[in-house]
Amino acid sequence: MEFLLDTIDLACIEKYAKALPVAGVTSNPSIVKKQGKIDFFNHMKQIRQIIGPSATLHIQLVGQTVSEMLDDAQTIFEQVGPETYVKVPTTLTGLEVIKKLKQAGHNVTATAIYTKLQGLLAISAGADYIAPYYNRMQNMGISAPEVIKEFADAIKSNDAQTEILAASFHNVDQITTALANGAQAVTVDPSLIATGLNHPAIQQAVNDFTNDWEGIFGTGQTITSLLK
Ligand SMILES: O=C[C@H](O)COP(=O)(O)O
Repeated sequence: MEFLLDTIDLACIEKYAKALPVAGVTSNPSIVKKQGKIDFFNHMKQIRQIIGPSATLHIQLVGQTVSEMLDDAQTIFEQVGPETYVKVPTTLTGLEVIKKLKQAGHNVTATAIYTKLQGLLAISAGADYIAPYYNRMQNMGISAPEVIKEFADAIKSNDAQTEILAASFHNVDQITTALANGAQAVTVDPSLIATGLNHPAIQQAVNDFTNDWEGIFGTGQTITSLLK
């Protein structure tokens, strides 16, 4: 099970990578837009510095044609690192790019997946990750849990190496449901993780334990301070 951060906010990545078992960072042009006109390659290299060499970094191609996309991929490999996962929209053009990138041995994440057909074609093309857009599918009346389950079954029955990296989450239940239905990885805006951990019952339980402890041993006393 992998948790990735769906943001390129450096301070935010630093904060959450310190606390959580962050398996990687994902971005797309809309996520980049939130940060304004950044020094793109330098920014991505800073993310790599923060998350370390073993986490995965997923950067989306923006070229429109096969040749533009392959050029984009090459530029990303040269500027950010050959281990980068290039995110390719799962269109007919994108599938041709995925096929070529996989033939050349590169890491690929097939993205913008709304339908079963897109995901199955990307699995068959050998994509390392496929990124179904959970909330966007739900908005269109497509059952994201059902689609994810079908992808998980197809991966298993075909002995494929692809992992499901579910994306586009707008509430906590969507994250856990994606994982329960067979997604191996989820990419999440950190604010949603904060929401999930900020449940009042959680803080209430912590406060109750503190009060009970301090009722016996005194305010501010810790287990370690019992030795002093
Ligand atoms: O990379 C894909 C994003 O997770 C899509 O999320 P969104 O539906 O909130 O734009």
